[in-house]
Amino acid sequence: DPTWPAATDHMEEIVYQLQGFRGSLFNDIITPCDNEAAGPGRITASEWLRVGFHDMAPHNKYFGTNGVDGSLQFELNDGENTGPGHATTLKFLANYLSSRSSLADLIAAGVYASVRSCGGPVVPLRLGRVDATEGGNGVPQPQNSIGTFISQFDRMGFNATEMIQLVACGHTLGSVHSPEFPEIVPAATGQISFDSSNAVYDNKVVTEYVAGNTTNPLVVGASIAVGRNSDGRIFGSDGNVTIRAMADPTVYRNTCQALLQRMIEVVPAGVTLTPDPIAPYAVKPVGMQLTLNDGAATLLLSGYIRVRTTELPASSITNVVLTWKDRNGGNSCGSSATCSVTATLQGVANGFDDTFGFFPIQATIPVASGISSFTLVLNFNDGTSKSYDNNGNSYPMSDAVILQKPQSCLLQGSGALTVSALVRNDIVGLPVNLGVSYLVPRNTTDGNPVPALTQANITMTAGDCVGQYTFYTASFTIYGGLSYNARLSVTAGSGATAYSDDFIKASDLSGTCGTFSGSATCANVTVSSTSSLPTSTTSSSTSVSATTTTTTTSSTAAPTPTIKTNVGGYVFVSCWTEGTGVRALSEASFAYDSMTLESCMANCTGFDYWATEYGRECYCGNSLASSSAQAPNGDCSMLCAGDPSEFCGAGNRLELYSTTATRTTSATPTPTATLAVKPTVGDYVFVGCQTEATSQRALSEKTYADDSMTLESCAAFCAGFTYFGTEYGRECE
Ligand code: HEM
Repeated sequence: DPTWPAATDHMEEIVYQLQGFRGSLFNDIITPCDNEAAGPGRITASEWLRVGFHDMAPHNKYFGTNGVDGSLQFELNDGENTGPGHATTLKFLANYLSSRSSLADLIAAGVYASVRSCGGPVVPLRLGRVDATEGGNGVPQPQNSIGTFISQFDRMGFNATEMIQLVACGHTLGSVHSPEFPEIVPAATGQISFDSSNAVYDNKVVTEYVAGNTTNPLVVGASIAVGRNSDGRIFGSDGNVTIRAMADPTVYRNTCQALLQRMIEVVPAGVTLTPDPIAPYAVKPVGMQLTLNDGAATLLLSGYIRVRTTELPASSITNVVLTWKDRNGGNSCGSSATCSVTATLQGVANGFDDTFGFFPIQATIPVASGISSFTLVLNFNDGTSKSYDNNGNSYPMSDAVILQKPQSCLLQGSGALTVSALVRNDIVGLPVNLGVSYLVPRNTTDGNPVPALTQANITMTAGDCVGQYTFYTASFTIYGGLSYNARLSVTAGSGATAYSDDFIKASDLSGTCGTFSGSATCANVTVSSTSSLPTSTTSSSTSVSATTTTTTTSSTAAPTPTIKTNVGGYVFVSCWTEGTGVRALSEASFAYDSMTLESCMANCTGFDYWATEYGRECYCGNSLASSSAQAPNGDCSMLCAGDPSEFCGAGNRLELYSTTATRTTSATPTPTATLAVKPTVGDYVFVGCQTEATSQRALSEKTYADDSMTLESCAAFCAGFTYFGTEYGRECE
């Protein structure tokens, strides 16, 4: 096993913990191999494998640019990546995008999963790919000459033999489709498969070619006359020597395993992959979390010990015993004789090649002694047992900083988030920050289906002291409608000596923040310097004045940025509300993810007023609607999407600026408004452009149609429903 925790732990769960208890469902739409999630004739597994190649193909080994870097998301309209399969694949993979699972690693994992789901070899998966911020180009096209193919594959790092092999390793799954390649597959035909088993990872694409009975449309048929028979020209480019060798199934399988691994390991210069491919842990703590119980006398340690049961039935394990060390590395745990807890099997999960059993942990730990690490023992039905100590390190578990879930909450609709954390009193002098890593749909005209991974850091404010801990809180609005996908971290201090409780799913929080009940006298904590604290080597012993008692905390944090009083030739007026039924500033509007005060001002050049709203909206005007009114400056608490050191209003709150110039009325310029997707309408946020359902309405509860249709009137008609949608200019459902 790797030493826990490892940077690859999250990806390990996505890739191996597929179905069943706590299953990632990563393989759902590629299982079975012939599943056609995006419609008839489109095998999803084949689309995933092709995405791996197309993301890699722009690589230039001489310049060290591109590779498997997720840049395909920016290349969907460049003419080299035709067909719907790339976008649908990226959209699915993006559900798993996070600060610990880059799109590029997910694309590589998609190659592993699609090949394995179709019965192919296990493609070893090293991790650590970094996502690109722009596209590249250079995907080979069927009409290219053989010389061009050879130099394109050389640029990617594959010689002429490997080119033949890699194409043969790809074109065993799926088909060529007539909508995208009408010169190759005539219109009425729909699609033609590369071989007679287009949903099995086998070498029929080779054997049928060698036997002369192939139907591969890139070898035979219409493609020849128009010079688009690329597979035929590639396979034949060395007199069929290489392709004949691959007619041996073992040679094919081993060659493809090695070459597909190389394909997904093509990365831009500067990206270092993990030295070893990931492998499932034999024993792994998952979802371990500390929570301070009401009254502040005990901590609850909860989570699961996941045991790989591939080689032994889960039922052969009697139980798992977790034994913890106290905060100072000793064996003190209050009145109980042993610091241990026993767990029995609760659920099972499986991957392509593995099964797992989950043993739930619920340990009550006295706050006075705390926890610093634990070890595990598996007891088997035959009386034997086996110990696990994380490669001699024990499994680290710090009680220094705790994200306190019961007093934290998230309203998934609006994205309104409040996080409470507990910081142990010996480190209470350190700055405490809430990190929110979240996804924002791009809503850009290029149709990029992958949301932008966005990070916000908010300073947390100290609240009440409860026993050995002090509460900290912060509030934030997760913009974009995907708040359930966000991940939260609380960090005290910075750099290598920071203490943190991180990567906690925002969707674990309930909609209302509970009250912490029971009081405890604020107390000092002394941590012995010899104890092996996992997240810090230099633990300080700052003392806290021990006077207050407490029951609850509800304060919210003030983010670090301050209001900018002057921006260019404009001065800050105040935080302002929208008008009733009209925009406060109605002459031009803009919305984008790189919003800053400066860019809004630039958009509104010539106007007397401009304002930012909801983090990423900008409005311009020469007068304010009479129904809009001044609001407390504190209401305008959202950070600008493009500059977290500035405020950009909030929901229904404008960060309002006014010109300092004296204008002559006749000089008022023409507004420059452009038609744009409205990111919010009242309490609703824009989700995306969706299709209707097959033979029924996507939204079927209530509909109307009217020539005066607006987003606002449809929203009003659908008030109370979770979704509304407008269609065909004048319909609402
Ligand atoms: C000279 C190099 C290559 C050319 C010209 C080429 C061309 C094509 C074309 C024209 C299609 C049909 C796409 C469609 O109609 O949807 C296709 C499909 C496919 N290609 Fe390639 N390809 C090349 C190399 C590769 C490589 C190296 C791999 C992977 C290792 C690969 C994997 C696939 C897969 C899996 C499909 C099926 C997609 C589906 O069924 O939707 N290709 N390729």
